[in-house]
Order: sequence, then C-alpha cells, then structure tokens
Amino acid sequence: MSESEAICLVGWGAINQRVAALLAERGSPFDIVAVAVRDPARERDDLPLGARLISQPGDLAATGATLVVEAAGRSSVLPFGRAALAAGMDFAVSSTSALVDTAALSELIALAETGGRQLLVPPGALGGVDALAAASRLNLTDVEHRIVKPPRAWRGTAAETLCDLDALQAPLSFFQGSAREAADRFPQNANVAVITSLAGIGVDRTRVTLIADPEARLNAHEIRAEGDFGLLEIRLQNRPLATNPKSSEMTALNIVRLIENRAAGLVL
Ligand SMILES: NC(=O)C1=CN([C@@H]2O[C@H](COP(=O)(O)OP(=O)(O)OC[C@H]3O[C@@H](n4cnc5c(N)ncnc54)[C@H](OP(=O)(O)O)[C@@H]3O)[C@@H](O)[C@H]2O)C=CC1
Ligand SMILES: O=C([O-])CC(=O)C(=O)O
Repeated sequence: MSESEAICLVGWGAINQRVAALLAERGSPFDIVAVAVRDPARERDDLPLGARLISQPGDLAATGATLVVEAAGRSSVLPFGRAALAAGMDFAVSSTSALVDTAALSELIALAETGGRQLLVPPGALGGVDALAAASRLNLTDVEHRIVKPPRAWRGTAAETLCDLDALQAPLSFFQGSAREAADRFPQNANVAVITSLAGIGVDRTRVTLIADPEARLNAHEIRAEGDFGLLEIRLQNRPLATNPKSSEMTALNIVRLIENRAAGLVL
C-alpha cells in the first residue's frame, strides 16, 4: 500500500471502534487523526493513538483529514457530510437511512461534485451491492430485501410496538413496506434497505420485509432482484458486533475494505 491517509471517524460506537481495531490489528497505514463524538468532555481511554476528539462539524476542516467515515447516527449525516465535502474531504456514510431525504442526498451529491470529492456509500452489512448496481444499468423490474434478526436486535425499536418479542416461538414478519418506510421507522436496523435501493430501483419501489426469528443467532440479509440482466438471489448471515447486536461485523469489514482500497494497487 502507498502512503498513509488521514481519516476522521464520526461516532465512536460499535462500528467505528471495530474499524479502528481492525486497521490497527492489520497494520494498515492509515492515521486516524480525529474522532467526532457528542460529548468530548467524557473520558475515553480507548481512542486511536494521536487522535483528537472533536464534536462539531465545523471542527473537521482543521483536522487535516482527507476521508471522513460516519458511523454515528442518522442526524449526524447531513451536518458532518456538508462540512466534510465543503472542506474538500470524501465522506463515507453508514447511517444511510438519512439518505431517504431526497433534498439532503441531492445537496451532498452536489457538494461532492462541485468540490471534486466523493460521497461514498460502502455496502454496510451487505454483499452483492456491486452486482445489483451493475444490473440497474439495464431495466430492473423487482427488488426485495428481507432482514431477519434475533429478537434482541429489534429491542428498543418500533418492533416492540408491533409484536411481543419475548413471546416469539417462530419467525415473525412484523413489517412489510417500502425501503423508505423501513428506513424511517427502523433507522437502527434498515440502513441496508437504503443501500439496496440506491443500488437498484429506489426507496419507493424496493420492497422490505422485517423478521424477528427466535432461533436466529446471526443477522441475515436476503436480497432478490429481477430484471433484464437475469435473477440475483443473495443470502448473507452476519455475526453481530459484540457491543451492538443490531449492527453486523460485515459493516465494519466493508469500511475497512473501503479504507484499505484507497491506498491499494489492487482494488477488490
Ligand atoms: N450501513 C449499514 O449497513 C449499517 C449501518 N448502521 C448504522 O451505523 C450507525 C452506527 O452504528 P453503531 O456503531 O452500531 O452504533 P452505536 O450506537 O454503537 O454507536 C454510535 C455512536 O455514535 C455516537 N453518536 C451519535 N450521534 C452522534 C453525533 N451526532 N456526533 C458524534 N457521535 C454521535 C454515539 O455516541 P454517544 O451516544 O456517546 O454520543 C455512539 O457511540 C448507526 O446509525 C447504525 O444504525 C449499523 C449497521 C449497519
Ligand atoms: O448490521 C446490519 O445487519 C444491518 C443494520 O443494522 C442496518 O442496516 O441498520
């Protein structure tokens, strides 16, 4: 790999802590120069060596980062995305539910284009997004995304108002609707549906089913797409992250892949 790149992480939760740990373990030549958190006064003894804490989007410009990686939450995407792209940094989004807001998405894309930078959407907890995005160059007629997670991954979400998660004896489909509805109602679990939508036929035509399965131990994503290219069927079963059962290990791995690819001679 070539010379190191300066990175700012927005959010210091399950995903970004795992990203930092994986980069360090792998000896990847990247400098995490800053971490954006909501409360910089709170002590954190596990920060990457040399990283400074910031809290405001306006603090980004002085960090010297060239890539900003968001894994914080939906409300952080627009302010940090705006600030990063306006400061000439690329911006990678994890809380993709924020991108159902068409005006916000258009604004970020326009900022990226004006500044010659990129708004990056890594595959998150998914795989096969490349094939879906390629397939969308021809006509796609149908895209469905089913998300199957153990009940504990749905705790603290609107699923609790739709079913009794503790009483489940068999898999229960508690939501069916568009990717837009799924992302708006389940922003902690349905970011992936927006990624599928952006790669495929958009947030209003992508059909989403959410399932709580008492036998499941892993977070599963099943995508089925049909179109002029043929038929795509993908089923991924991801290990949840130790510190957040809603989020999958694959999300951190895909960010590590994005980061390492920026300096790699061979890009995969
Ligand atoms: N694209 C995808 O496929 C996936 C996306 N996600 C999404 O990625 C995001 C991160 O997930 P995960 O790491 O598991 O979540 P966590 O809850 O573990 O961590 C999020 C962290 O972000 C911090 N935070 C929240 N808002 C802000 C803000 N405005 N500025 C700075 N920090 C902030 C919180 O810190 P504190 O509360 O201390 O301020 C918290 O530590 C979530 O939105 C999640 O829904 C998750 C899985 C897959
Ligand atoms: O990690 C996952 O399996 C997906 C997820 O939480 C999301 O899309 O928000």
